[in-house]
Amino acid sequence: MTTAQTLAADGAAEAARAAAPCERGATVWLTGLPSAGKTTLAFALAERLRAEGHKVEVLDGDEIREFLSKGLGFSQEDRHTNVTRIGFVAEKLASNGVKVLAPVIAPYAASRTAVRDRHAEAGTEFLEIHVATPVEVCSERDVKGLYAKQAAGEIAGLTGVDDPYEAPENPELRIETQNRSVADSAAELHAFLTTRGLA
Ligand SMILES: Nc1ncnc2c1ncn2[C@@H]1O[C@H](COP(=O)(O)OS(=O)(=O)O)[C@@H](OP(=O)(O)O)[C@H]1O
Ligand SMILES: Nc1ncnc2c1ncn2[C@@H]1O[C@H](COP(=O)(O)OP(=O)(O)O)[C@@H](O)[C@H]1O
Repeated sequence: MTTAQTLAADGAAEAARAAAPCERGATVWLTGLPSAGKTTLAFALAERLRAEGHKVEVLDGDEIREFLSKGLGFSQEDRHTNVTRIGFVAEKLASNGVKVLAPVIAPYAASRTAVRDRHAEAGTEFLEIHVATPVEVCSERDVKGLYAKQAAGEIAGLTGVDDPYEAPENPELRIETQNRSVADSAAELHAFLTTRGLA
């Protein structure tokens, strides 16, 4: 970044911090295994934030793969492309005052870092939330039947089973969902945003 770009990003970040919670944009990225609870928590948080007057957009991995990332598969390269595309859109929205919730697996640390760096360069808030549900619990939930399909040999390359998941080392927040209600986990996430002046 040039000095002028760095100053602009610093200025944007400072102005954002001074704004009221409803006016402040941010990307809240929910990373975790399939069936961890990313989508459920994103929509629960979205509903509450909207009711409180925030502008909210959920960039759901499944939906994005039907449009923005149509044609991409689950190779390392395609997942990286998918995640960085979503990160690009998220930053644009967040820099215009939207709370962007991204329930997207994002299994590779380098992809998440690329998204974080893009936000930092623009002075846009980025929160990495690890929905840290253990694989044993996820495979029991198996919302879409993917764990069963993998076990039956019908699919391969399932994140956390026979494909990598690089768990975040320093996420802004790590959320447990096992033996807890959705309401409890969503309330923890909302409380965390409050501590950051975002809710
Ligand atoms: N092989 C494999 N591995 C992981 N996930 C798989 C796979 N095949 C299909 N799916 C389903 O794809 C959903 C969206 O994935 P994402 O775009 O979030 O994945 S990634 O970030 O690009 O890795 C993802 O949604 P969630 O279950 O909501 O996480 C999966 O249900
Ligand atoms: N505390 C919790 N937080 C989030 N989801 C939970 C929790 N407890 C149970 N669940 C259930 O786990 C499942 C998670 O599915 P989903 O949100 O689609 O996961 P993902 O988007 O990570 O693939 C849902 O059926 C949800 O009701």
